[in-house]
Amino acid sequence: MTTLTADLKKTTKKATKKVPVRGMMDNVMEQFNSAADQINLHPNIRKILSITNNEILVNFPVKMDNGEVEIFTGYRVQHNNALGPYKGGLRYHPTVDLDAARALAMWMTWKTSLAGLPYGGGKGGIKLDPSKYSEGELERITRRFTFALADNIGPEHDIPAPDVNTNSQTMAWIADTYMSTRPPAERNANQHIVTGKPDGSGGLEGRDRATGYGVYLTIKFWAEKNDVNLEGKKFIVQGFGNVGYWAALFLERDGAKLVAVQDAYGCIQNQKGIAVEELSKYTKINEGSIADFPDAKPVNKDKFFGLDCDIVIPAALGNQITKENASKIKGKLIAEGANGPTNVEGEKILLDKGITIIPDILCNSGGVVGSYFEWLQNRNGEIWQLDEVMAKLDKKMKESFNKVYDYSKNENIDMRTAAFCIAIERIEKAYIQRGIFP
Ligand SMILES: NC(=O)C1=CN([C@@H]2O[C@H](COP(=O)(O)OP(=O)(O)OC[C@H]3O[C@@H](n4cnc5c(N)ncnc54)[C@H](O)[C@@H]3O)[C@@H](O)[C@H]2O)C=CC1
Ligand SMILES: O=C(O)CCC(=O)C(=O)O
Repeated sequence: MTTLTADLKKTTKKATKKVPVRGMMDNVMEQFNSAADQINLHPNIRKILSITNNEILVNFPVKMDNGEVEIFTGYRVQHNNALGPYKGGLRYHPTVDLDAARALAMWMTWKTSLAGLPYGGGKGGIKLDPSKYSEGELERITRRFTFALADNIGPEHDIPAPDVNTNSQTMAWIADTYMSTRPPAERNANQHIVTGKPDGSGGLEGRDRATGYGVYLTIKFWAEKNDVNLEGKKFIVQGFGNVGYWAALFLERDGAKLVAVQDAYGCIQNQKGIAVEELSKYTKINEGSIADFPDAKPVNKDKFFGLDCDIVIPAALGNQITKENASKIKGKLIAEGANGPTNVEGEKILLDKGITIIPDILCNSGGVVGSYFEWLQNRNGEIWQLDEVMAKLDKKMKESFNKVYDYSKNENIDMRTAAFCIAIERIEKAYIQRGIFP
C-alpha cells in the first residue's frame, strides 16, 4: 500500500514536470488575447470569440479498391459567423484533429474580417495521408465526407475551399455531390457551395494563384515601404505546393532568387538560384516531391530555417518556427504563406531580433479574397476574366496591407497584433451595432 502511494506520488511529480507540447489552439488563443487586451475588447465579446460556435465530427465508411471498408474521421469547425457565412478550407492530412480544426477556423474568422469580406470563419478536413490512397479512393472518400456534412454546410451558410492536399478536383467532387443532394430545380443555384473549383466548373480564373500572388504582393508592399529592392534578394520556401509554388514564381519574376526549398519529402539548396518552373516540372514527374532535384544539393531538414537568405516563406504546416529554430533564422522578413507557421515562443525571439513578420491572416489572405470573387461570380451568374481578377486582388491586398502597416506604426506594435486588432474591432462593431449588449 505504502509502495503504491509512493509510486503514485512519483508518477504525479513526473507528470507535472513534463513540458506540455504547444498545440495550435494555444497559439491562436494567445494571439487573440494579446490583441483583445490591446483594444480593451468588451468582455462579453471576448467570451463569444474565445469559443467555437459549432464543431462537427463525422465518422463515415468508404469501400476501398480491395473491397474492404475503411472508416474515416472528418471535421468541420464553425468558429464565428457574425459577419457572414462560415468560410475556410478543408485539409487532408494525418495531423487533422479537433484542436487543429478549431485553431484554423479561428484564424479564418480573423482573416475574413481583416480582409473586409462578408464572411465568418470555419475549417475542417479529414485525418488521413492521401498518398496512401488511389485517385478513385480519394474521390469516394471526398463524396462520402460531403454527404456526411451536407446538412451542416451550404452556399449561404458554410463554404469550404482547398487547403493542404486538397485542390480544384477535390472541390469539383464536393460541388457535384452537394448539388446532387438538392432538389433538381435548385441544383445549379448551389454552385457556390465550395470555392476553388476548376474554371470549367464554376471556378474562378486565377483562384489557383491567388494565395501565392497575395503572399508575393505583401512582400512587395513591405519592400516598397522600406526602400528595399527585391532584385537579387534571396528567399527560401517551406512547402512547394499551391501557395509555395505561386509565391516563388511571382517573386522570381520580380528578380528575387529562390535558394532553398523544403517539402514533405526533402530539402534542397542552391545559393546560385533554383529555377521555379524547372523545379515545378520536376515535381510533376517525381510524384510531387522536390527530393533529388538535379540542380541543387540536398540539405538536412533541420538546417532549413538557418540557411542564408533575405526572406523566409513558410508555406506548409503550422508550428514550424519555434523556440528551437527561431534564433537561427538569417532572413530579415518572414512572409507567412502557411497558417500558424510561427508559434508564440518563436515569434518572440524573431521580434527581439528585429525580424519583421507579415502575419498569416494578412499574408495568405489572397486565397480567401479569390474565393470571395468566385462566390460572387457564381451567385451572380457571371464569368470573370483573369486580368480583372488579378487587378481586384491587387487592390484588396493593398488596402489590407496598408491598414495593418499603418496601425502597427501608429500603435507601435508588431504587424500580427495590429492585424488581429483590426479584425477583432470589426467583429466587435457588428455585435454592438446589432444591440446584443445594450
Ligand atoms: N491553398 C490555399 O488557397 C491556401 C493555403 N493556405 C495555407 O498554406 C499552406 C500550404 O497550403 P497549400 O499550398 O494549399 O497545400 P499543398 O498541399 O498544395 O502543399 C503543401 C506543401 O507542403 C509540403 N509539406 C507538407 N508537410 C510538410 C512538412 N512536414 N515539412 C515541409 N513541407 C511539408 C508538401 O510537400 C507540399 O509541398 C497551409 O498552411 C494552408 O493552410 C493559406 C491560405 C490559402
Ligand atoms: O479560400 C477560402 O475560402 C479559404 C482558404 C483557406 O483555407 C485559408 O485561407 O486558410
